[in-house]
Amino acid sequence: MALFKIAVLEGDGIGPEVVSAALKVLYRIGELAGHHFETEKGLIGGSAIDEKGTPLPEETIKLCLEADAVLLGAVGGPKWDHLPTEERPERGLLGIRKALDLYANLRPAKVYEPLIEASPLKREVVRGTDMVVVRELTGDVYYGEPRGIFTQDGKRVGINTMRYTEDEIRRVVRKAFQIANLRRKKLTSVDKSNVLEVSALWRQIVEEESKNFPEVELEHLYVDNCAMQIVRRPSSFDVIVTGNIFGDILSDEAAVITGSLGMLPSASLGDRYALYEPVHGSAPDIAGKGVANPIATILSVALMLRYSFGLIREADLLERAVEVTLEKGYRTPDIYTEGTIKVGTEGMTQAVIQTLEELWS
Ligand SMILES: NC(=O)c1ccc[n+]([C@@H]2O[C@H](COP(=O)([O-])OP(=O)(O)OC[C@H]3O[C@@H](n4cnc5c(N)ncnc54)[C@H](O)[C@@H]3O)[C@@H](O)[C@H]2O)c1
Ligand SMILES: CC(C)[C@H](C(=O)O)[C@@H](O)C(=O)O
Ligand SMILES: [Mg+2]
Repeated sequence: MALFKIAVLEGDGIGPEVVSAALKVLYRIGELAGHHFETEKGLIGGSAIDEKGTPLPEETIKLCLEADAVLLGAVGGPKWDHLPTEERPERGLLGIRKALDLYANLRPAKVYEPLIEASPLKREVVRGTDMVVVRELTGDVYYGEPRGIFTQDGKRVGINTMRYTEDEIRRVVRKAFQIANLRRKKLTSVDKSNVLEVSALWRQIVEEESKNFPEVELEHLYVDNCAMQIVRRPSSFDVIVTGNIFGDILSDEAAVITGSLGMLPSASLGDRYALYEPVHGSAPDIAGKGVANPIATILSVALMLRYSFGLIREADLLERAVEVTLEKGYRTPDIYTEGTIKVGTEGMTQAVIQTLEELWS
């Protein structure tokens, strides 16, 4: 029996609700497949501030460094919105990404045929959409120095610094080429090189790396144009690679094409560690109501099974179980359309588990 150690960081808002749902699914897979998933919880975000006075306690970092993989819910919420930026729950998330050097954030956005009605776009536009946004996750304006609010000539000035080194760009671009090579062999690199020097360097490095992947078709788009093309022709994208801030924005945009932000999983990968989390946040507007869509987190567990544990069959079956559950008509409120079966977080979780059991036998 294989043993896998998972650090579980539930976070805030709907974080604990969707993580608990995904863990139920994971434990059931463990029973069916004969694996032991050992989980240990750590504090992060607002709940860590409340209990430990910091959004990322040292013991949480230690727990993650010792685990085979990390599963995270979401951080943040109105309770902590009054705090200065550098003390907010979100800093816990940035801190753990940096501490584990998770430089490549994979955000697959796939349109499931049964959800085509839930997309705000026309069905003929979204049909067949299956893309992965590869977002650089440990650089850019998120981490660049100097940063802060300063006083200059008696007036306040806010400063953040967009900064990327050649090596930081190269490693994530290479990963994106490798992923594209295993998929439909098309890579779209997104930048703002008509204005930003950081982006001009980004584009140079993408061009250099493309020589190592001659079979991958390369396209460059400016980020503003890309934002438009994602809603105009989403199915034409295969892999998108971009920096931290552009990737943050474009992946939420890609999410809505699939029907809901509650559908999008992610894998944050470094050379040694990996963390899995839904793309969405703590959704304070629905927290505690039992209606959050757990699919993004359940699909994040599927990514964990595939990338961290090499359990390909289990990952495939779980992804298929989600699809079949949607085919059966189960919907949380965010993806509900007339004529389907409205369920809450628990109802969706049980429906996925039941489908999984059916597919297993
Ligand atoms: N990775 C993270 O931890 C993460 C990501 C994004 C935002 N945040 C934080 O979360 C807080 C709220 O941010 P926000 O409101 O801008 O973004 P959000 O992603 O939390 O919510 C945006 C909208 O999507 C809906 N939504 C999100 N996840 C859903 C789900 N699983 N099921 C159904 N509906 C869902 C919400 O109800 C809301 O209407 C902020 O503090 C923000 O910083 C954290
Ligand atoms: C909460 C915030 C720090 C985070 C980010 O900007 O990376 C979130 O929006 C995300 O997409 O994971
Ligand atoms: Mg985001």
